Amino acid sequence: MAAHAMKTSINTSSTELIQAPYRSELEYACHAVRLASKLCQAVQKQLSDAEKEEKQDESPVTVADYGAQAVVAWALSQSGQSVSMVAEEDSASLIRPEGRPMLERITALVNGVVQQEMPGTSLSPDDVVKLIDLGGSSGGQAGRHWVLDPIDGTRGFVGMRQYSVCLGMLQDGEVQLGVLGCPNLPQGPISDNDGGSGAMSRSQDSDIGCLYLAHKGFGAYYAPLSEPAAPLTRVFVQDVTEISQAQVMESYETHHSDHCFAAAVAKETGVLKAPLRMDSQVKYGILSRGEAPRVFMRFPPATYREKIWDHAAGFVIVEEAGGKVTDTVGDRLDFSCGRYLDTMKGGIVAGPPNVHAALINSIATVKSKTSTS
Ligand SMILES: Nc1ncnc2c1ncn2[C@@H]1O[C@H](COP(=O)(O)O)[C@@H](OP(=O)(O)O)[C@H]1O
Ligand SMILES: [Mg+2]
Ligand SMILES: [Mg+2]
Ligand SMILES: [Mg+2]
Repeated sequence: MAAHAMKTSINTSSTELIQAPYRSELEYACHAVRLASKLCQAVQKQLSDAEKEEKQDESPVTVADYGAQAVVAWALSQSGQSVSMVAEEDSASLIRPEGRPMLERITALVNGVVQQEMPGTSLSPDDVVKLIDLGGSSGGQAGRHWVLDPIDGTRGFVGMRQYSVCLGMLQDGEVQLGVLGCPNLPQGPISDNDGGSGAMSRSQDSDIGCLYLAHKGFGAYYAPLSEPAAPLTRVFVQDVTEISQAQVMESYETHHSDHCFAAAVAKETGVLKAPLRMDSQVKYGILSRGEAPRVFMRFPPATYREKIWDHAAGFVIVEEAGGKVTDTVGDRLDFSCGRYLDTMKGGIVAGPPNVHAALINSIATVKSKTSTS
């Protein structure tokens, strides 16, 4: 990449990333995610009702979702290369007259971040709209596409729980890079019944905030979110030797994933622990760091179309940490079909290979039991 000067975003010394072909792109991605996370943290501290609206699908979106998308687009554009991006948000509601106050607030937030990076820069509301709309790419099999969820788990963000800034890079249909900024995630172990919701009460602590990143073929790594110079730590999923000790992670929101079906699959597999419910791709980060034997399951409603930005970054991080991420029949997720994971069947299962296989078998068993009963 022909680079404009960029501050250090990750410390790749003593890691295999030194040799990695997309190392420069990974550095830009980590920098972009750190900047966007900073914006989100500032907004979460002062979130008011005027700063969120309902989208047509009734999911919430805040000034931070838009602001983080603009900041990531801006930071990636600093590489000097043209940016094709598949991202969740668009400017449709901001360019209407009633959207103007929100657009101005977003512009101020984005300038707050950008000016710290590049003193003297001032983006106009039109510039911000253009940056947000860089996310309108249709993705696909050919070429390079960045894949962004500026805030995954917006409900968690609004509810002062977990959320993550998620950026992936697709090259010719394969996710080559993934970066997850998890501003509310404790750096130390999560207890089995934490749910991550306790994080805000500890948000003054310096041990909150994690960055996970992966480069296909070169491993998955962790660093503290606010310490770009900290050495990266390689992470691995924890193999499950005793299935009864494993714990299922699933959505906090009941309508995002069928908790009853997940409970039946867990029971069939011999999992005894109660599930850990958390918002966002933070779950993929926790799985990759392997602090406890955990798995992730997601069973969305049959009519729901899963989007690539909800999984791309977490997918490559878990795979590079030694885990498997598939649909419910065991097929690897395919990010090359455009903005949606349209070939995915039934839902998503992620975990260490041995327990992943057991879960796929149990899903088939539970399905056949329910269809014959
Ligand atoms: N009815 C539904 N079923 C499944 N997923 C849904 C859903 N409605 C929204 N989602 C997705 O679930 C994501 C959050 O995942 P999780 O449940 O793991 O926190 C949301 O991301 P956003 O918060 O970025 O919109 C959204 O894309
Ligand atoms: Mg959303
Ligand atoms: Mg999302
Ligand atoms: Mg989102």
